[in-house]
Formats: sequence, structure tokens, C-alpha cells
Amino acid sequence: MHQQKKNPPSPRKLPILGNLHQLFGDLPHSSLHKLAKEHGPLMLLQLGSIPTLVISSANVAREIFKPHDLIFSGRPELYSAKRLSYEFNDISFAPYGEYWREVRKIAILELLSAKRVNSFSTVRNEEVNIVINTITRSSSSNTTINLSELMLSLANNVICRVAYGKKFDGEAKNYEILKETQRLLGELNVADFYPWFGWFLNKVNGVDTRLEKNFKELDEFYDEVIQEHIGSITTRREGEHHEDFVDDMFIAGSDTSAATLVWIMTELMKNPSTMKKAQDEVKEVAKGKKRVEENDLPKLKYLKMVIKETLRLHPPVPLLVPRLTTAPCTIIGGYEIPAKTRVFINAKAIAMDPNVWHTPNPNVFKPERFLNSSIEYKGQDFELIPFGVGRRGCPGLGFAVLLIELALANLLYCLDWSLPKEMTRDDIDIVEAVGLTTHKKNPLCLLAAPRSL
Ligand code: HEM
Repeated sequence: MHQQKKNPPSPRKLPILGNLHQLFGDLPHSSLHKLAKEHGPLMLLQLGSIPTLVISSANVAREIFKPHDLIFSGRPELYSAKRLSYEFNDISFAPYGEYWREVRKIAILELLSAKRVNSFSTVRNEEVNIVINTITRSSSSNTTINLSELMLSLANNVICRVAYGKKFDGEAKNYEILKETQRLLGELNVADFYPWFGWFLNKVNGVDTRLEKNFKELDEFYDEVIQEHIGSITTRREGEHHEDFVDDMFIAGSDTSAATLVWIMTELMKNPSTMKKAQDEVKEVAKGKKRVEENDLPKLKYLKMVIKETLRLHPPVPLLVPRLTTAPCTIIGGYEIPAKTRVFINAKAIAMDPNVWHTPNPNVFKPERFLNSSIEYKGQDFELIPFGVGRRGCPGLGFAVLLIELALANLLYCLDWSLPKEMTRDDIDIVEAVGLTTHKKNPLCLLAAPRSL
């Protein structure tokens, strides 16, 4: 007798839309989280014409990725990503295969390995120093500091200097371009759910026009970088070595680190006792110095917990980057998943699971929850996966964390922070913007007073 194929649970579907309408009205990771609370940590949704597996608990993620990481390491061909990545000629959106393996290997070797990351210490120190000096100067006139802008420029400058050999300083236009790229990559695109006619709708709904404009602007920026680089090859000093990883690093690297720094400062301003504890620690560790140095960082245990707790509550890429199964396989529960199934891993839902994160309750920002916990964010512990999992996990983790730690330590060591007049702690919002990277929607603007060191 022919046995019927067993599918994971799924909410009721509408004709044509399937479950797509259930993603409307909220950010996709929040809508999916709500659905998972009702239908469980493993769901099969029909998003338009695309069957999509949604993973929302650490257990399910572990049971799938431990045995099947390879099969779950493809990427779907998403409409905006195709245009913006020159037909998937990048690392993040490249299909699983030889090309992806090769470019990822080169990026790690030249830019992201622990050895290379350590070698960029001068660049990190100089750029963090510039930020602290800029804030110190503005603070004398009692001007509010737009930390969202400053953190983006810090992360961009560091990436541009180490990856392209030059920074493209403070050009507001570049940030606007990057913001639009993130929006295009993160918002729901009709062609990703109805590939056979969505491309037509994108011609009339304005998406193609935005995409072409953004593509052109990015392309001109990359051209400028490459031309500068070719020019500088002849004048490069001995020992200087730069590679061009133009598009991927710019898009994947700077936005995420900047978003993390802003979320950390947001939570610290909302939680003054945590701010004080973190500041006390860094003041003690770096006592007598003008700046916190990289060799101080291993001693900043509480600061590291603050960062970890922020990555839990505000993972900058809450749905990671979508995956695609590369072959059929049978997963936990005996469900048969065909090849080319799209997969969302809801890292944010996983990090809010009350079965794991109960003391204190998962909505509360409390770095102390990590005091007696061995959970790390490096991809081994499925309870906390802001950098993703397995062979497709983020190769920029070490690069990002070192910059975040150094920048944060100095922001807390060199400056005291307060809210602009007439603003209270409760006025600090945590509203998220649409995008592949989840930024704080409204910029974080604060007052700073330099500490006498
Ligand atoms: C706080 C900072 C960062 C966070 C939270 C973050 C998070 C992520 C996530 C969630 C993914 C997808 C992983 C998956 O599918 O399992 C990813 C991929 C990636 N990230 Fe990061 N990232 C950060 C910083 C960086 C930096 C600084 C770089 C480079 C300079 C970088 C380069 C990449 C690349 C190239 C990929 C694609 C990997 C692949 O598809 O093989 N990221 N990142």
C-alpha cells in the first residue's frame, strides 16, 4: 500500500496565498515567531508557491543541522539578492558549490582568519580613537550624539580600510545607499513567492526601479573602490597587502556590527545598573590608561556578557540568511523534506524560547543570566545562534566581536552617557526597522561627557 508522505505541521492555507498573508503586518521574524507559538517549532508553510520550512527551537535546529548540515547549506535564489550580488557572485547568496567554497576560503584566508583579524589591530584602534575624539569634541558644545550614524561610520571605515585599503569617510550618501540595499534584501518581495509572475509585478510596483537605482549606485561605489585600488597598487608600500572583497564585506560586515553596537548602547541606557556595572569593570581594568587596549579585552568578563545578552535579545540578522535544501532528506519526526525546500531559521524566536531562557524571563535584558551558563554564540550551542550555524555560518564573527568589544569598552571608559533633556529611560524605544539586518528604527541620540582620565 502506498503510504502518504508525512509533512511537518502547518497552519491553514488560503488559496493562492497559502500562508503568505500570515507574514503581513509585522516584521517577518515576529510574524513567524507568533505562528510558531501556535503551530510548533517545526512548521511547513506555503508562502505563495514556495514550500518553506521554519525552524524555531534549539532542539529542532540541533536535530536538523547535526546530521544534515550539508543538505541544509544551499541558498535560495532571491530576486533582489540576484541583482545586487551580480547574479550570486558573492559569498552570502552564492549557491552551495565549488565557487562558494573557493570565495569563502579566500575571504577567510585574507581577511577573516584569527591571524588576519589580529593584524588589523592598528586600524581598529585608530578608528575607535577617531570616534571617541569626535564625541569628545561634540560634547563640549552639549550637542546630542547620533550614535547610530557614528557606529555605522566606524564599522564601515574599519571594513573599507582593511578590505579595500582606503576609507570612504563620512559620506552620508553611502549610508543611504546601504540602507536601501538592506531594505531591498530584507523586505518581502512578491517575486520570491511567485517567481513565475512576480517579476512582472516588480516592473509595475516600483521594486525594479528601486533595485536598478540601488544596483547602479553600489556599482559606481565598487568601481570607485576598484579604480582607487588599482591606482594604489603601484604606490603600495612594502609589507602592505590588501585584497578586494568589494561587495560582500561592505554589505555583510559593517551593518551588522553597527546595529549590534547601537542595540547594546540602547539596552545600557535603558538599564542604568547594568551600565554602571559594565563601566565599573572597564574603569578598573584599564585604570590609568588613556584608552582601553585590545590586550585588556579578555579581562572584561561582564562586558562580554552584555554583548552576548544583546545578541540574544537583538540578533542583527534574526532569520539568518535563508537556506535551501540541496537534496531530499528525512528529518526529526520522520518528515520527508524534498530537495529545493526553502528554510528559515528563526534565531530570534530560538533566543526567546521560555523553555530555555526562563531565569529571568526571556524578554528581560539581564547579562547575569550568563554567569552560570556555558552557552556561547559561536554556532555550537543552538540556543544562541546570532551568527548562524554550520558551514554556512558567519565567517566574520571574530572580526565583528573584536571591533564591537574594543569600541564598546572605549565608549564606556572614556565617556559618561546621559539622555537628552526631557527624555526618560522609558522613551528609549526598541522599534526595529525593516531589512535583512535589523537596525533600531529611530536613531539613538545621546549626550556624552568625557571622563577625566
Ligand atoms: C555582529 C556582527 C555580525 C552578525 C550578527 C552576523 C551574522 C551573520 C549571519 C546570521 C549570517 C548567515 C549565517 C547562516 O546562514 O547560518 C552571516 C553570514 C555571513 N557573514 Fe556575518 N555577521 C556579522 C558580521 C560579519 C562581518 C564583520 C563580516 C565580514 C567582514 C561578515 C561576513 C559574512 C559573510 C561573508 C557571510 C556569508 C557566509 C556564507 O554564506 O557562507 N559578517 N552573518
